[in-house]
Amino acid sequence: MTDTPTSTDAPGELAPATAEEIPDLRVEIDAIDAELLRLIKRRSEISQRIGLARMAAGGPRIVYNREMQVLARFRDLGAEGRELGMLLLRLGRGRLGGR
Ligand SMILES: O=C(O)C(=O)C[C@]1(C(=O)O)C=C[C@@H](O)C=C1
Repeated sequence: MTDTPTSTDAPGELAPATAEEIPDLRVEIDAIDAELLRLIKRRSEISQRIGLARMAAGGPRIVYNREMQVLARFRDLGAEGRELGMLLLRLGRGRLGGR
């Protein structure tokens, strides 16, 4: 237990970082970004493999219900969460997406 506000608190309740904390916090951000990048690449790879299998079987490029489930997971983050979910889905389509 700690009195230090955490990421689970409402944004307005976050305590500003002290100048001494900032270098360590930036190290933590860098580690989080590296892990996110790894996970996003892995997610895209998996999604593309599923898409390739579905298309090889003559199925559709997009599974609407499944995409709605994915987007619902990001609802907590509001409008930006939806954008993030959409970007993940687009990355997963890769070349299948016809971009
Ligand atoms: O779950 C699937 O069937 C997928 O193809 C993966 C995925 C995704 O990236 O989450 C990608 C495309 C589909 O429209 C739905 C979901």
